[in-house]
Amino acid sequence: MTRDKAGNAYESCSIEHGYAPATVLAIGTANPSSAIVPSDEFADQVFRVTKSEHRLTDLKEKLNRICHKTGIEKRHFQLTEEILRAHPEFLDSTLPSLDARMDTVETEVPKLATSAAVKAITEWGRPATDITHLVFSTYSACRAPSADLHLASLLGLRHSVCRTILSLHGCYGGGRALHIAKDIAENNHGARVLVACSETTLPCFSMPGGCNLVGDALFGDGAGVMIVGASPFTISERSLFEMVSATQRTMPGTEHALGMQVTGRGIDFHVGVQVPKLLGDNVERCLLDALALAFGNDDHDGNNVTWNDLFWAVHPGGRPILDKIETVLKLEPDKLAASRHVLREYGNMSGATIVFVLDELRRRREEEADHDHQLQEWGAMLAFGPGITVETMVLHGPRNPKAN
Ligand SMILES: CC(C)(COP(=O)(O)OP(=O)(O)OC[C@H]1O[C@@H](n2cnc3c(N)ncnc32)[C@H](O)[C@@H]1OP(=O)(O)O)[C@@H](O)C(=O)NCCC(=O)NCCSC(=O)CC(=O)O
Repeated sequence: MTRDKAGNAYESCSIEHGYAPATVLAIGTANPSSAIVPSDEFADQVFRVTKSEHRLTDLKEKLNRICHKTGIEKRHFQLTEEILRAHPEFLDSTLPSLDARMDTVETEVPKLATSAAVKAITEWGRPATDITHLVFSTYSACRAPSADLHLASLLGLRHSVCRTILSLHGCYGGGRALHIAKDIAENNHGARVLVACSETTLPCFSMPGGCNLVGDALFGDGAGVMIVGASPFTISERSLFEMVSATQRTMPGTEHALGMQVTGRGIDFHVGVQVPKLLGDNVERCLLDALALAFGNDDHDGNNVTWNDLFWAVHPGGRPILDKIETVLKLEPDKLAASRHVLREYGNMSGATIVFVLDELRRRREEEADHDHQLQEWGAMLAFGPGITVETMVLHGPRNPKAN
């Protein structure tokens, strides 16, 4: 709960003005099972399959060093040695490989999303044909029609479903898709929006090279799906998180810090060394924007917000980012536990990661409720990516997650 300087609790605008915010009604996640690679074996595997073991020993040692510092234990990948054997061009940067990579992801990205969507739809308890809108985010959408249409067909959605695809939003894709779903649900009576984020590193894989080592050590594959709607709810629908306010902020002059580029060889990415500091410098501003929108409070000096009174869903872009946010906001160590858990178990799955964090957060909240712990009612979600762009949401979670 947010308080003013005198410790008085704020009422949410939903309560004051009869406004009913959109809510997350169900969550499902999925990862490919084709390859699960522990971080301490990753450098050995990459250098073995690319036959670089004896040529680039310094680079291999560096990748090993980086992998040990990521805070990641393992990651899931769609790319297997079998696929690499079938596509030698993936390892030869002088040959075009984008088409072959897109042929593979064209089926794999929607398939992975379908696995996550089936779980979400089952939890939701209504037929897939009740979905009215679909918002799909992936950095692998380089063709049209794209993964959104394939997913709609695989799930048997109605032909009248309104589809939107977000491409190359990177790690803020999940936050952006959720923000759009909120706007749709609150402005279309009875709308039920399926938000799908499905990411695979297959378009990015290349021979080990200096500039991509950090990305190689961080990114993994996964899909996250959420169903979003606003009141009126059916009897089977349960609110996991109300999305009270959503804001986006771009940090001026940081365009070059983070980026992705589609080339004939696939997708290159750039992760600048300054990213954790930039996020640390800007996170409070982003949070205050979202809180002001949620609570109608124009006092931006930050003194009225007790960050430890909130629950947190932060995109785990990397361990130093979580460390920086924890330090700047003076968060207690367990506040980012859901984010650290997802980073440890799956790595950074770009736009899909925030869905995993919300899923882990609700699981933890349900466990805490089972143990009669007092749950935090208000929370903050942060997702960021190229721009640098930050999507921030104020969330409201039920005090008893299993009762509503
Ligand atoms: C790479 C790390 C695991 C290294 O951990 P530490 O920083 O604690 O360790 P360290 O300082 O000893 O660094 C180990 C080695 O990594 C190098 N190093 C660190 N950060 C680097 C970077 N961004 N680019 C290139 N090299 C980098 C250091 O120079 C050092 O090299 P040497 O050993 O030779 O001295 C971590 O910094 C990390 O997770 N960084 C990524 C954070 C980030 O920006 N994430 C955003 C992802 S993008 C995202 O989430 C959004 C999106 O993509 O859309």
